[in-house]
Amino acid sequence: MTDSFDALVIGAGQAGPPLAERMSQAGWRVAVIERARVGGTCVNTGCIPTKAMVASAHAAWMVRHAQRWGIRIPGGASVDLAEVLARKDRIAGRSRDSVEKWIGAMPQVELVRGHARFVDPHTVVVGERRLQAERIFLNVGGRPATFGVEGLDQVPFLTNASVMRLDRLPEHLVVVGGSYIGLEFAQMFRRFGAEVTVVQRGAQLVPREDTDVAEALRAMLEAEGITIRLNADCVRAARRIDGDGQPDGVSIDVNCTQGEPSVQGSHLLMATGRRPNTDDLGLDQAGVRMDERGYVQVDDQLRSNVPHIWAMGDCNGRGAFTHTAWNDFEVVAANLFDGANRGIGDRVVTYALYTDPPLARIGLSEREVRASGRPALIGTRPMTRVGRAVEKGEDLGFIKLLVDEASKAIVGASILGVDGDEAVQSLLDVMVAKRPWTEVMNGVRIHPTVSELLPTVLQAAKPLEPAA
Ligand SMILES: Cc1cc2nc3c(=O)[nH]c(=O)nc-3n(C[C@H](O)[C@H](O)[C@H](O)COP(=O)(O)OP(=O)(O)OC[C@H]3O[C@@H](n4cnc5c(N)ncnc54)[C@H](O)[C@@H]3O)c2cc1C
Ligand SMILES: NC(=O)c1ccc[n+]([C@@H]2O[C@H](COP(=O)([O-])OP(=O)(O)OC[C@H]3O[C@@H](n4cnc5c(N)ncnc54)[C@H](O)[C@@H]3O)[C@@H](O)[C@H]2O)c1
Repeated sequence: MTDSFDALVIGAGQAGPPLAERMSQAGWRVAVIERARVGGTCVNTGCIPTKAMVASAHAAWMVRHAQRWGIRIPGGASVDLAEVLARKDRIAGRSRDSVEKWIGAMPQVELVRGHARFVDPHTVVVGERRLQAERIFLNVGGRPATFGVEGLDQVPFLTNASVMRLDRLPEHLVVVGGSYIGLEFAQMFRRFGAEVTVVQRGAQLVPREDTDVAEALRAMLEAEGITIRLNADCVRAARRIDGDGQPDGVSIDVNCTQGEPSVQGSHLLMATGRRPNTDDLGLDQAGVRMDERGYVQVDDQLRSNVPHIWAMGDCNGRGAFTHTAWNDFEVVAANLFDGANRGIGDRVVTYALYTDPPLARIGLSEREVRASGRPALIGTRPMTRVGRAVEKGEDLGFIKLLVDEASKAIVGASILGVDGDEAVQSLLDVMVAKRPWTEVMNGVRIHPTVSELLPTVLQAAKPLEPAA
């Protein structure tokens, strides 16, 4: 027996539920299929729990350094990891519950629990059930990619999900992978009191970012007592054995040629990237094409090569953030229901890495501007010259803005600094509007804020000289 629907949505992450709501409002009968917890990565093991824990780590850091602000805390502070995790679970749990209630209240939408797998282009099986529909929307997200480290099958290791369920603070957390996931956890656990070593392949942290940004981040993290091992090209994991011959933590070989050849830790966190959940979806039965890394190949409107199958969110490889997954929903819904002809091609890339202070990014990096060969202007300012940062006592980092010399359009920015994640978005509208900054940045900004300095940095921008 096969159940027929107007649409199947596979995965209840960031894009699936709002799309199901639009379909429901249009009178469609929809099955939303979810094999784990609704809300997906962001709600359960990604943005929401990590940012809740980053907030606890920030509080620990503030208390520990309270004297800087003239505050004395007799007896100091200690971190109650169980309560940190309980707070995180309450926040994520509330968010998950509200997604569940939201889906439950959508007329004609059924939440089907289980793993979906295609058996033909219009039909998926979920347990004993066969579900078919005219249109199918994939929102299956991704999971940690933990391959590429020899010996990993012999040692216990943590991922972004399990590291947030630890029952005690690691003595020494070794983080393999020095990018977005790795650095957020590294700083957080250091601030909770663990010894932390970050092992990063290649010459810099966050390889997609400019070198000056990566170097500033490295200095900032090292100043907090985190050990950073770069150029760790021969990473190999093994169990550490104690004096009595018992397993006791992990030993990570980090480098074939330079420095100490191994790092001994009590816990290992793998933060070496993500892979899409497309390998167990039976996409071959539907004829859906993937690229060599397993991402569903989609056009600008997020249709796969099979015209009645769309892919939204992390699984299409066109964005790796909650806001890009949500924007995928907006594009698909506008085209289906509003007679629009929207695509994702015009999307201005913006995101933040939630170290403290955060690294906020929009548009092109300096490296990308240089590679494009276009004549450009660059304006920079250290956070020590941003009043708001100085008054807050959080003046690490810098602002860097890049402008197309001919059109005066802002083409990119990096703000490593307090409140940078909010300030960078004051550039978003002018970039989306593709207007010269000179036309729209004369508004009077609130003092004291980080963003009040952005017009000042732009006014002082100088030609971007060729790299030395
Ligand atoms: C540690 C961490 C921190 C992050 N922090 C941020 C941040 O601060 N800001 C930000 O913008 N982004 C952040 N991200 C990225 C963000 O979480 C993802 O980009 C976002 O969740 C992607 O949403 P999605 O809808 O594509 O997929 P997901 O949220 O992953 O949802 C996919 C869903 O599909 C389900 N599923 C998969 N296969 C099947 C199947 N065959 N059948 C049924 N169900 C299936 C899964 O169980 C899952 O619930 C973070 C990620 C991590 C890992
Ligand atoms: N604040 C945010 O928005 C946020 C936070 C966390 C994650 N995310 C999303 O999650 C995605 C995945 O993040 P990620 O940091 O896991 O992946 P990533 O692909 O950004 O970085 C993986 C890092 O691991 C390194 N690496 C890979 N193999 C290695 C090895 N064998 N030894 C040593 N180093 C190795 C790489 O050089 C790279 O620096 C990101 O693309 C991002 O979109 C977003």
